[in-house]
Amino acid sequence: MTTDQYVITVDELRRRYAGGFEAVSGISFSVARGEIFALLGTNGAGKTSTVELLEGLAAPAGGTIRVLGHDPYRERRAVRPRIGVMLQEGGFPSDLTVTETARMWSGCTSDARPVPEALALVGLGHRAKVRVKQLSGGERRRLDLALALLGRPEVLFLDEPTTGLDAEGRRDTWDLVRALRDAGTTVLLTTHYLEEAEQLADRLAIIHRGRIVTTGTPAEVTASRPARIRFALPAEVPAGHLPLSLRAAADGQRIEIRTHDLQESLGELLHWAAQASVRLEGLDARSASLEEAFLEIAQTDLAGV
Ligand SMILES: Nc1ncnc2c1ncn2[C@@H]1O[C@H](COP(=O)(O)OP(=O)(O)OP(=O)(O)O)[C@@H](O)[C@H]1O
Repeated sequence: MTTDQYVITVDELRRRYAGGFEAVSGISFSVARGEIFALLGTNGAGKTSTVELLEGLAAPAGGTIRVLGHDPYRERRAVRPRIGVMLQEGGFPSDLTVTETARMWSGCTSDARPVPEALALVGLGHRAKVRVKQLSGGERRRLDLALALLGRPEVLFLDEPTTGLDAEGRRDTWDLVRALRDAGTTVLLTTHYLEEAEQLADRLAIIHRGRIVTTGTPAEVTASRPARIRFALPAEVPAGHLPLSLRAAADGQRIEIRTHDLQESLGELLHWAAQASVRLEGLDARSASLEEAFLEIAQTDLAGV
């Protein structure tokens, strides 16, 4: 892929706050046109600090950013009309109705979509005349998204877009984001929901303490992680009786096996259990998920490494 196909390029990006704390410490990644890219990370990892720089809200302490070929901070006027931003807290006057709020926003947007179209996109058409303060938390998130879509953005920044949405609302938002991507919109999102990143992202980066620790497609990120098998042994069978080739960790009778070849390890375990007439209570075997990858990183944090 040539550099022009990348809509966002970030190279050795740094952000420092007053007092000298460095929240972003040399992050690099690129997002291609029509791609959904997710930034994942523990609380305080530096996701919002990064996204704000991409949106041109602050100047980086180091490194470079190009959004649609421009520096989003210095060339804000060239970039701003072509991007849509959904912030974590929209903060709109709560006495206005949904339509009034969207009209107010539309007034600041060039070539805006008709307000009813934007509201229909996010499933808020039936709430058009309701005051913002009467909306549920999930409906407010949808309004934030409708406002981000008003300007038909080429690049859409979504900071935790489905926080507060119920399961159906979350799926509707995923469908909408996919449809926007399929129509050519480039999407950069941050999320706390690992399932959301797994379902939605074409590629993702996990940020930890201001640095990218893993990046790739969801399948690539999980491929290097071990699968796990969990079960409990009957009280009369000590963990030491398990085949030595299975790398098992025991907590009393509760066993966890980690393996890079789930089929072989599971086959060996079941063969041993059948031969020894042992019942494996609560047997659960699963491939590595993004959650596992993420928890491993979060645990490093707890261990203070
Ligand atoms: N204005 C600020 N001044 C000083 N430090 C800040 C400021 N804003 C954020 N930070 C610090 O920078 C770090 C990164 O914060 P940031 O909000 O970017 O993380 P995040 O990954 O978005 O977290 P979360 O998932 O909790 O939203 C945190 O340690 C935070 O306390």
